[in-house]
Amino acid sequence: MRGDAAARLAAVQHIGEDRDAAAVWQAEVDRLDAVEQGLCFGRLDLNDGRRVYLGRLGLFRVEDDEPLLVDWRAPAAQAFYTATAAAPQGVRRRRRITTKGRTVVALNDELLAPDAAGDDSLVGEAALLAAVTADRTGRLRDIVTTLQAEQDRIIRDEYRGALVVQGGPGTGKTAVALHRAAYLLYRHQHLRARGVLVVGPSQIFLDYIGQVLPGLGENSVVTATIADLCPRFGVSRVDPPETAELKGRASMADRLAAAVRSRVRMPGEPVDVEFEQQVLRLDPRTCRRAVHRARQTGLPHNQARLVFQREIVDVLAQRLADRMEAVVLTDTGEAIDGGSPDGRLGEADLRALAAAGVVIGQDDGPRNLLDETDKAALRNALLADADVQVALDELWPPLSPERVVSDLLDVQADWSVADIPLLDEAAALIGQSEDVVTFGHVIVDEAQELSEMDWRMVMRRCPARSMTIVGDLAQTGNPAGTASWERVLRPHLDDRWRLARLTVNYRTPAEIMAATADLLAAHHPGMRPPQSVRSTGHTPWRVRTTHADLPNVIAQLSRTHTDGQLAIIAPAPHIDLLAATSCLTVPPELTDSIVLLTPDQAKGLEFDSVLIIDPATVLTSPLGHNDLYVAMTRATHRLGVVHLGPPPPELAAMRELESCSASDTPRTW
Ligand SMILES: Nc1ncnc2c1ncn2[C@@H]1O[C@H](COP(=O)(O)OP(=O)(O)OP(=O)(O)O)[C@@H](O)[C@H]1O
Repeated sequence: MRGDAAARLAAVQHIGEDRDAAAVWQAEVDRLDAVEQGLCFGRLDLNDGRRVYLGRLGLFRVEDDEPLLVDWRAPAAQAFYTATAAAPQGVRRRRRITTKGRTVVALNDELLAPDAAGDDSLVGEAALLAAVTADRTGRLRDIVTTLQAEQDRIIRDEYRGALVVQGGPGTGKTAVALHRAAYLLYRHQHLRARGVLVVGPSQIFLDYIGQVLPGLGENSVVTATIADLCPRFGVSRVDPPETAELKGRASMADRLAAAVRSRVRMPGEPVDVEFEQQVLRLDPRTCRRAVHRARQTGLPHNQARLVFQREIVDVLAQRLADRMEAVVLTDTGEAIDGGSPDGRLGEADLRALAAAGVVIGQDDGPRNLLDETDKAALRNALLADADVQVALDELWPPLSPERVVSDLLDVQADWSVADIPLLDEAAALIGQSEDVVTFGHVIVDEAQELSEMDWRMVMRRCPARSMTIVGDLAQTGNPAGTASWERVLRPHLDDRWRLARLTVNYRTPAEIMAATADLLAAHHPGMRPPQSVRSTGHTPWRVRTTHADLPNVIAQLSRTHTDGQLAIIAPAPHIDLLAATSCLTVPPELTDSIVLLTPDQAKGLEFDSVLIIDPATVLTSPLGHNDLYVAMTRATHRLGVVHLGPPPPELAAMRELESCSASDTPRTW
């Protein structure tokens, strides 16, 4: 297949004309290259003697179409993820095949005979534990070989409507959401044309997840942050949390709608419109009627403006026609001031016109001097006239999103992330949404961070409302984010959404989850933490230091950390100093062996070890307890906390180190 795709690509490139075809074959070459790692990863031995090999994509023998490899998303592959000894689904043996390049390096067999029945909760435990304990690389890996049954159910859930997945840290929400994207594209081919969008909290996060879908052979999914959804507005400013919270409220949509509406003027007095040295008078009633008719169309502001203009110009054209018809000439060339007030000609006028040789109709009775073509010409002349346009624009001005938002907020065009959904809303209200791209299915990750205004923007990208929404209400860091799925989703989906839960923590070991227990209990008393799949024997610790000594302590802890990737998570005020004193990259480079980031940037990521700096400052932000919970749950192995002064009460129960001197550090890391 690869050879064939490469040959076809070379052929179209050789001709050099058909760029679309070249792009299609290039994408196919990339897709086939990307699935190279672990192409075949499993085998099912069925009770009836058949063997089914599982792969990242399906392969068929050329001669007879016999399946060689079943795509993991095909129904025939599902038993690989869901069969248990108690419910073997016709499977006798499940084999996991680990390859390095094209060499098989490990086989892992599970017999599903009823007498082998053991703990049914984890499928392929050995392979799973090997996957979750492996060193982190700064990039999320796919979990196609070790998906668990509760995850598989979510991935294969029906595609219509909205599915919300609530799960604590490390339960695989991100991984599951991405596998679901691949699954939906495979099962619902029409989605390839309509597109699938994944919305994530930051570019760092999008880089972190960027290899998962290509590794599953899917290159067509679009990933974006909230700000990326409206690329024409650049972000150059950060709002204080309280401002961001206000801007995120749904009531901002009403304020924007009112602001746009208020730009239409309803004059109390007649308005004079100049046209070719004449003054035409518009009375307030005419204006009101035109506004009413324009609004009745339900069109956005700028489009409704054209209806308004047509209404007004119709009236002006009629006035003009009346005036012209009121002045007709006798056969001697003298003006007669005839015509009825409704602009029609009386008998005397018609006789006078006939005498003047003007033929104005065949039938008897009064009729207009100007026909429809003349009136259309008049209307066009009025619309094209600069003075008339000025008068019309005074009544119903054309608007831009920037102007609406900057007038409402009294700011210049210097936008923050929280302004983007407001600009997008304004663009929708005024009808400047031509660059809005819509998708057949939208996946929102870290969905708890979206404000009510963000949701409105996302919904505009998903007219079919087919969505997968994954998040954790205990991790909301954005003050404008959500504490209730019901609250943010009902206005858009009514009750057309369903909730699934993930309950097992694959990332964070039991020791670290135990260290977060007081924090979670204090701030989310009703919430149960997810169950860790493993313990590591590494007890999290805390150590006290001073401001002055902080850089030394960090340098020492960084030097003595040798086991995998270390993340130093510090509140924003410490970042610059720490970056300078420890020579760390800002913004962070996720594949470095030591990564320095804020709790906000750490959202959704994971590392082998995590060092949290100054938790008391983290706790001072409006939802600081959630930020601290996020920071504490990023590690797959080890967690240390460096506090300045006494520890926050939520962390007081953690084991305290006397110091982090050289003699202590072997114990720490
Ligand atoms: N079935 C699985 N097999 C192997 N690894 C898994 C499995 N499920 C999850 N993991 C791993 O657990 C880690 C956490 O997964 P993920 O980041 O998707 O969790 P999350 O619920 O989005 O976490 P958070 O909310 O804390 O950001 C990842 O390394 C992921 O690969």
